[in-house]
Amino acid sequence: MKEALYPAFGVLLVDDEPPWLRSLSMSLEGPGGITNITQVSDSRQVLALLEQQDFGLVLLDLTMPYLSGEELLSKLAEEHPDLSVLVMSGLNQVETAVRCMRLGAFDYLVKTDDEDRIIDAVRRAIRMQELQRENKEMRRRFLNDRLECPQAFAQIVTQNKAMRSIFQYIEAVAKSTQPILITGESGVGKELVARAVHNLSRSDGPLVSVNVAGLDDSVFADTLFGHRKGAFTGADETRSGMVEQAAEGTLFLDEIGDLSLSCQVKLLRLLQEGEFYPLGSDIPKQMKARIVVATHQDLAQKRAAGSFRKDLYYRLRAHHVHIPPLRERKDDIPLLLDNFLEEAARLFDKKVPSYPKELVTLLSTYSFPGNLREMRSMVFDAMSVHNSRMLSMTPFLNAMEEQGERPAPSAAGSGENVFYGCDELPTLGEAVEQLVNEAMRRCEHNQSIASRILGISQPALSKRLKLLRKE
Ligand SMILES: Nc1ncnc2c1ncn2[C@@H]1O[C@H](COP(=O)(O)OP(=O)(O)OP(=O)(O)O)[C@@H](O)[C@H]1O
Repeated sequence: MKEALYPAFGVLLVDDEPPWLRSLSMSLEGPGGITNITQVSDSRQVLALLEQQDFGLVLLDLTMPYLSGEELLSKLAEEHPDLSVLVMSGLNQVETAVRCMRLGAFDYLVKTDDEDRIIDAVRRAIRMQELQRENKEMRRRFLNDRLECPQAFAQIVTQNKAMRSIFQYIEAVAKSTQPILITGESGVGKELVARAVHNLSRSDGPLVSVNVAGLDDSVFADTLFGHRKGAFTGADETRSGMVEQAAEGTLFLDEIGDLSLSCQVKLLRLLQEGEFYPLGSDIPKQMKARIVVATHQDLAQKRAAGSFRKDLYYRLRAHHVHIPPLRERKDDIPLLLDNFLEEAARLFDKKVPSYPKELVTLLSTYSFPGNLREMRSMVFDAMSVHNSRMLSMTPFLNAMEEQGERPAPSAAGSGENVFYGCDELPTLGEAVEQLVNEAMRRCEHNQSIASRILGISQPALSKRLKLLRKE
């Protein structure tokens, strides 16, 4: 399997003391998990190296022969303004630090034996550089308005503009090491989006999915982190957890909004420290997988209510994708209908049927509380009983009826005053006539759909239409 480098860009360590370079590099690679490192002890080589390779971060010593750190820093600011430079000096001098920051350094660090402090500072600088790159990439993609890897989204049928923007956003952030939070109502396609993120990510490791709803503390820890043989009664074999199984691929945690508070602490620790302990082991393992989480719940609301940790919430939503419900992307309905019909026809070994054009109108008037999953199963139900050339609308109407929903939520139904701005009210007869005509127009003169919109039976509508025609 190909080793994924972290970060995706190079980190250049510049210092004239080879022993310091070696020990810094070992700290960053070992406990820091930073793997894309190059060392250079002659500051004169730095500019040439930057031309040859993609570096995003330079850790720069100040006191060096030939070209001093400060001289190099001002050249870097001039010639490579997008590069992050973290100055590391043996001098604890405020004036020097201020000068370096003015010259454009991202941070100033006094050389210390405190490994954790250095690692934290380097990670912060990496994160900032990642964000800058993502931002730039996103701007470029939005301006281009094109997808670089449309095949990654092949399973997601859509022609909707908002969905296309989401794809562009995903392409821009998919290679980041930060978590991605996917939200949206049940059945909108969050799992498909998680798959697309995985398809686009940096490595070719597996996609491992775990539904974390209702897992108690110990099952959650065992599922994610695994255990050693003998860790608890019944642990007859050492078993790796999902984090390890995901290796350098993607760990997809579904229903994250249902995670208990104690499990949230465990997940937060995993994200913060990038390592975990299998049950019964005191040797930490490094997490290499990318984390993608999804929920149909409103996490911001849960956070406000105190049932979702604030720190975890902010960590998870480093990148956030919200998928709109189907009722907000009705332009997708015809395409989805054709797609689901083809899928169902293959399953039932039937010919793809034609359908009345009013079917699209009918589906567009429905709110689809179960989103694409509901639409898919409606189509599959209809296809399972279908046996003529033309698909019947009855199974669709029945399914909507079962949900207790009449199609076409009207302005009146939503509580809005339809007579607002109307100086003179119509008579009751005129209002009825206009309402019936409008319902018929919206349903392309299909009486069964129009009668549902109006909340009357089809024979009652037919009678009313006859009367109107006589008048
Ligand atoms: N754009 C789409 N094109 C084709 N099929 C889709 C699309 N979106 C969703 N589906 C189908 O709808 C069903 C539900 O999708 P998915 O499981 O990804 O939704 P979800 O948001 O993860 O749901 P839940 O919140 O219940 O876990 C699946 O059968 C999926 O294949």
